[in-house]
Amino acid sequence: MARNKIALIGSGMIGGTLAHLAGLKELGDIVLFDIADGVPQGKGLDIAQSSPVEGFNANLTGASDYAAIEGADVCIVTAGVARKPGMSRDDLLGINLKVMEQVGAGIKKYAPNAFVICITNPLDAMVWALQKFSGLPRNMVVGMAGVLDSSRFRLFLSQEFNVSVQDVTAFVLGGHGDTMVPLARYSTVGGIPLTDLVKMGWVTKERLEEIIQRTRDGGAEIVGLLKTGSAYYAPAASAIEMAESYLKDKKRVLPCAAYLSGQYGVNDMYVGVPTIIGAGGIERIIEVEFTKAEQEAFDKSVAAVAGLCEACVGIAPSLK
Ligand SMILES: NC(=O)c1ccc[n+]([C@@H]2O[C@H](COP(=O)([O-])OP(=O)(O)OC[C@H]3O[C@@H](n4cnc5c(N)ncnc54)[C@H](O)[C@@H]3O)[C@@H](O)[C@H]2O)c1
Ligand SMILES: O=C(O)C[C@H](O)C(=O)O
Repeated sequence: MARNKIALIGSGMIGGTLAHLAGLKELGDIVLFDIADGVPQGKGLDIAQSSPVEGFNANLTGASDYAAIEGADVCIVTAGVARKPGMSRDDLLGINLKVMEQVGAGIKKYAPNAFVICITNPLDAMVWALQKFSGLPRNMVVGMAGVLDSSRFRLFLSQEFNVSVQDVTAFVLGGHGDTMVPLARYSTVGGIPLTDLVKMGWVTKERLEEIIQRTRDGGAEIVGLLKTGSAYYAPAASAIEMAESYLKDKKRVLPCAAYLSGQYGVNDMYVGVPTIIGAGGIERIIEVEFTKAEQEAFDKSVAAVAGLCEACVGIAPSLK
C-alpha cells in the first residue's frame, strides 16, 4: 500500500515541527510548501537527514509551487503571519485572509480530496474563509485550536493536582480568542469533574478560575516569552493528533473548530465544539448541554467570531 501524502502549507515554525512529528510518527510522505523558496526544501532535507538516526521511513520534499501538493491526503495550513507581543490574534486578519485566498485556490486545484486542518490565526475566521475559498466539503475542512487550548488546561490542572497529564481530560470550546470557553464541568481528573473536585476541597473556586484564565491567556503567555513569534511545539502536536485520527480512522473525540449548520443554534460559522474525527473527516459534532452561565459564555464567544467573519466579508465580499 502506498504511503499517505501529507502537505504542509507554510513551512515556518509550526510547519517545520509538523514535518518532524509526521516523520517520527511515520504518518506518510511529507511535502513542505512555502512562498519563501529554499525554506521548505532546506527543512525537508534536514529532517530527512534525521530519519536514519531516528529510524523512520518517509520521503520529505520542499516546494514553492502548489503542483507539489497534488493528491495530498491531508493538508495542514500554517501559511501567514504570527503575532508579536502587543498584538492580538485578530490583528492578523487582513494579511492572513489574503493568504487563505491563495492557499484555498491551491488546495482546490491540487488536493480537492484532502482533509484540511487550518491553524492560521485568527483561527475560526480563517478556517471559515479557507473552506469557502477552497470549496471543499465542510466536513473535510477543520480548524485546530480546541486540542491545543484543552492541552494547556490539562497541563495546568495536572501541575495543580500533582497528577499525571494522562489522567486529566479537558474541553475548551468556543472561538480561539480571549473569549474561549474552558468548561470545568466537562473537564476531569481521574474521571471526576472539576466542579466535584471543588466540592471535595481539592481546589478552591478562585484558584480554579485563575487556572482557567491562564488557559485563556495561554497563547499570549508564550508570545510574551518568545517575543519573536508564537507557540509551535504544542500547536503542531495538536494538529498531528487530528491528522492521525483522520488517517487511521481512529474516531477520536476532539474539540475542533467545525462548521456549524444549526448545531448549538449557530449557522454558517466555524466555532470550537467537540467532534469525532475519522476517515469521513468530521464525522459528528457532539452537542453537550450548557448551564445558563456556560451558554452565555459560549454565545459571547460565537458573537466575537461572527464579528471577525463580518470583517472578512468586508475585505472579500465573495465570502458572503
Ligand atoms: N490555531 C492555533 O491554535 C495556533 C497556534 C499557534 C499559531 N497559530 C498561527 O499559525 C500561523 C503560523 O504560525 P508559525 O509560528 O508557523 O509562523 P511562521 O511565521 O513561523 O510561519 C509562517 C510561514 O508562512 C509562510 N507564508 C506566508 N505567506 C504565505 C503564503 N501566501 N503562502 C505560503 N506560505 C506563506 C511564511 O513564509 C512562513 O514560513 C500564525 O498565523 C499563528 O498565529 C495558530
Ligand atoms: O497566541 C497566538 O498568537 C498563537 C496561538 O493562537 C496560540 O494560542 O498559541
